[in-house]
Amino acid sequence: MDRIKITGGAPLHGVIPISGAKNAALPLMIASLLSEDVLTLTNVPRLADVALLARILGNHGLDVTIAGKRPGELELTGQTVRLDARSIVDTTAPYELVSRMRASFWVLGPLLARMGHARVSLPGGCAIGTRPVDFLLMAMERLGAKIEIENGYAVAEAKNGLKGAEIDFPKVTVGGTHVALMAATLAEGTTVIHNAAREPEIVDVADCLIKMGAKIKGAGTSTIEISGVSRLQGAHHRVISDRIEAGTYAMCVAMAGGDVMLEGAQPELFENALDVLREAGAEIAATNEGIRVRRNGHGIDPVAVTTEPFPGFPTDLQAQLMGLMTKAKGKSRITETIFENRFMHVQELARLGAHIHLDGQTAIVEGVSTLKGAPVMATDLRASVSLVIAGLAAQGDTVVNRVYHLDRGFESLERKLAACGAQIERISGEG
Ligand SMILES: CC(=O)N[C@H]1[C@@H](OP(=O)(O)OP(=O)(O)OC[C@H]2O[C@@H](n3ccc(=O)[nH]c3=O)[C@H](O)[C@@H]2O)O[C@H](CO)[C@@H](O)[C@@H]1O
Ligand SMILES: C=C(OP(=O)(O)O)C(=O)O
Repeated sequence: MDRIKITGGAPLHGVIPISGAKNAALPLMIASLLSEDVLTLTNVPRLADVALLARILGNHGLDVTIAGKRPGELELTGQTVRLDARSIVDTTAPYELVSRMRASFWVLGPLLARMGHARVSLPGGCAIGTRPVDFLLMAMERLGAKIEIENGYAVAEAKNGLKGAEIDFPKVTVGGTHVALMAATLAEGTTVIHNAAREPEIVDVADCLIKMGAKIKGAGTSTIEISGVSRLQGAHHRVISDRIEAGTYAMCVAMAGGDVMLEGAQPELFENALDVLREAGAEIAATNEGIRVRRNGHGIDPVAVTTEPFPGFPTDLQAQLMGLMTKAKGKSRITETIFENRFMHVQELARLGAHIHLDGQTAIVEGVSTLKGAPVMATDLRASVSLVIAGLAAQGDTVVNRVYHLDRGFESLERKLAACGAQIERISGEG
């Protein structure tokens, strides 16, 4: 099992290319199931989740080819993924695969819409929370599907096809919005999604579906209207830049100090997080190339932040912000409202000397002047990188174990940081 070793104290200077967004690439790949033609995606990040989803889609009969960047290349070229869904041979998504990646449950919507049936393993919970799928199932039932839970599988039928309907989500759900949006493109008549998620990744998927011939209005607002069409064609689409990866590296620079250009980062995708970083004392400037982040001399100021659906502060940057605030000049308050158990990093940050007290869903972080390196354990994707952020400013060596969590969502992390002067290396093998 790989580990990452960081020797803290080096400031960061240089350029970090920002990859395509994992959370857009995954639903875009799944959307290919809707088309009786070829969908070609560019700027797809080289990540474990992308490779696993390619396998899952291959299992349904898609011909998936991935070309482009070689491992270790840091240029902004991304990978090109060609998905040919002309023939779907299997509408079952098995437990062994779905349990390894939650987003693969989203194949339910496109399979039902195109094939009239689907049998998809329930994904189960994960480290950050129980993460039920009741809203996704409700949305498919609203579109006319009959769903039974059998032996851990959602078995869904829509013998006469899906029918447009009003879908009102009781709570904002990214996955629910993706699934409803994708399924409604091939449903007969009009679907209106109320209380839809407004995340940029929803807009990216809608943009691609429109290129494929779908009729969609309002993506990016909380009401999305879809007029169903009988078939979707192929398309070429470039995946948007990863706002969570960009926000993470911005926090690395805020923690370590220095001056870094986040090449290809799009500030309009995470204004709220950039404002929080400014409040914390980082200098942020949008340029034609991306976002320049600097912190020289000025210490880190504490902040009070609550996670919210877009356009609020993203839960996917909560752990990283907490890593940064461990060295702030005072007391920060970080409240998590999206997932009930997304504080697994607290105990690991404490191993580096952080002072964090939990009060229900709020973490009170008392900044300390010195963190000290230690062996720590990654518990989930974003928690793992919060430990890297803390390690960048800790005295001595921090070794992050269970790096496979990090590899789900951060392409070439150690290379990107090392190219800017961080003392960081991957240690391959057992241990
Ligand atoms: C691959 C991907 O894009 N993952 C993102 C997606 O996850 P995901 O789509 O799973 O997250 P949701 O937006 O659906 O979850 C939001 C909240 O709704 C609850 N809920 C959701 C569905 C449901 O059927 N029932 C229910 O109760 C969840 O438990 C959670 O409390 O959005 C999250 C919130 O921005 C991000 O942290 C994840 O990185
Ligand atoms: C929680 C995340 O991903 P997933 O929904 O795939 O678990 C994430 O990207 O931070």
